[in-house]
Amino acid sequence: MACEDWPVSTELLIWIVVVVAALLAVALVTGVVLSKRRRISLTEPERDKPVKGYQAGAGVTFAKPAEAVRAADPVETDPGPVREAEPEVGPPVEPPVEPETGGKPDVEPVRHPVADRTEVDGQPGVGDDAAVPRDSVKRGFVEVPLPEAASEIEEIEPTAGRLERLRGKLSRSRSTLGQGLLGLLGAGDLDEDSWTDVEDTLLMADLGAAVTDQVVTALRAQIVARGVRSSDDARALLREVLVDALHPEMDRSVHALPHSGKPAVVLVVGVNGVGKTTTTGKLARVLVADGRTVLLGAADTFRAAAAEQLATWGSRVGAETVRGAEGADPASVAFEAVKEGVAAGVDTVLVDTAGRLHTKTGLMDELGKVKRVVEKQAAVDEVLLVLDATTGQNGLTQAWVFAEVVDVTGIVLTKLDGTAKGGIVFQVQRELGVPVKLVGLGEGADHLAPFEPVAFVDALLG
Ligand SMILES: Nc1nc2c(ncn2[C@@H]2O[C@H](COP(=O)(O)OP(=O)(O)OP(=O)(O)O)[C@@H](O)[C@H]2O)c(=O)[nH]1
Repeated sequence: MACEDWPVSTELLIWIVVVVAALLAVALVTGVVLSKRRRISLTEPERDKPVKGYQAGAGVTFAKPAEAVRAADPVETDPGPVREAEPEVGPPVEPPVEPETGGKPDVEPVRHPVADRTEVDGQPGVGDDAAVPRDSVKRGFVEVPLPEAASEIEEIEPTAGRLERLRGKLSRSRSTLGQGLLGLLGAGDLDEDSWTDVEDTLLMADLGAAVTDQVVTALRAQIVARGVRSSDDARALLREVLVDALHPEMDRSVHALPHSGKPAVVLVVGVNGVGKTTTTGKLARVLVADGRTVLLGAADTFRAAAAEQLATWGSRVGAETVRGAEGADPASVAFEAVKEGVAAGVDTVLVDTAGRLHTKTGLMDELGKVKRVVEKQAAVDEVLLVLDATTGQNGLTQAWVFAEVVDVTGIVLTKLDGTAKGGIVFQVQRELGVPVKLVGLGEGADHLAPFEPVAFVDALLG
């Protein structure tokens, strides 16, 4: 193609090419410079990160919010680069981005915490102010095993006044037994039908025939003798009669204090599922709260989880648990626990036993053996029979079997929070002649209360 066909001369064409080339060169240089600037600005917030952390760590300066804002100025007053820097994985950042540094290797020294150190005058510093060599190896994330939560000793609610504090847990018994009786007695002169209703209310609440008879007889006699007229009078009388039926004079202390240079030994017995393990754990808490040292023996070897469960309870209050293999001889575990308790000089050894045997002979053999072997080490001071309050008459039958097998010295009535039949307390004591010493009022770790007749009756009457 001939040049003369073009409207411009060759010379002009050359000039145009030169100018375009020059423009391209300028654009390229500008691009490179801008790109470099962007990369540097990306590191600035990273450099600022320790400043942020420092500010937070020095929480004492928080009282001066104006200073805190000033300290954050490099970040706050330079929003452009900061905003660009935030999405570290965004397109402008070249991979790979190191998670612990968040930047590229060529800017590492700038972001090193040394930038925040105060030893700029060349003086050596200590602690946070100590110099960090710029070429020191940077630390990445290190897996540091945290202390097990279980090794932390929990705070334990004071044991005094627990029954008052947990009285709300007896609301089911209160609304049937307490309110029912108050409604009947407060209505004024009672006819025979009303007395029958009083009787039924007591029986329905599991007080049993003997205690019901005793309570109704006392109420009938006193209502006339005292000339009870108002509902307040009726309430006061009812309170007195019910407290009386609970035999407040019985010794309800748990014999769990060391003597003769040896720990007290407490056996916790009962059929499976009534709450033995839970009660043993709660009791350990009560003792620890009282300043006692406790060792637990997991002699319920029929259920592997029971030993695990008990060990968990123990670790929460810093008590050790001696356990055997699943299916091991419960007596040998109990023996070992007491032996270790004596050697360690603890105040109390609590032994959780198995109640899985349904034949009386088997139960007798096992519990008898546990007691015998334990007594080779130290005397058994307390045998606490755990009964589930929701099982009513069935619980009472179990109680009889255990009472024949071992010398039960105290009763723990569990799950009173889940029943309207709190009257079982009256009946159990009457039938066995053994005091209810503790009551379980919930699944919470501190839902075990010393049984106090007056507080119990007050909770029932509301
Ligand atoms: N609501 C309520 N639940 C309770 C109470 N005491 C124990 N429990 C619950 O009853 C269930 C059985 O308790 P455990 O302590 O395992 O019973 P156990 O008698 O040791 O049972 P085995 O180990 O099988 O013999 C658990 O879910 C406990 O949380 C209580 O006072 N109130």
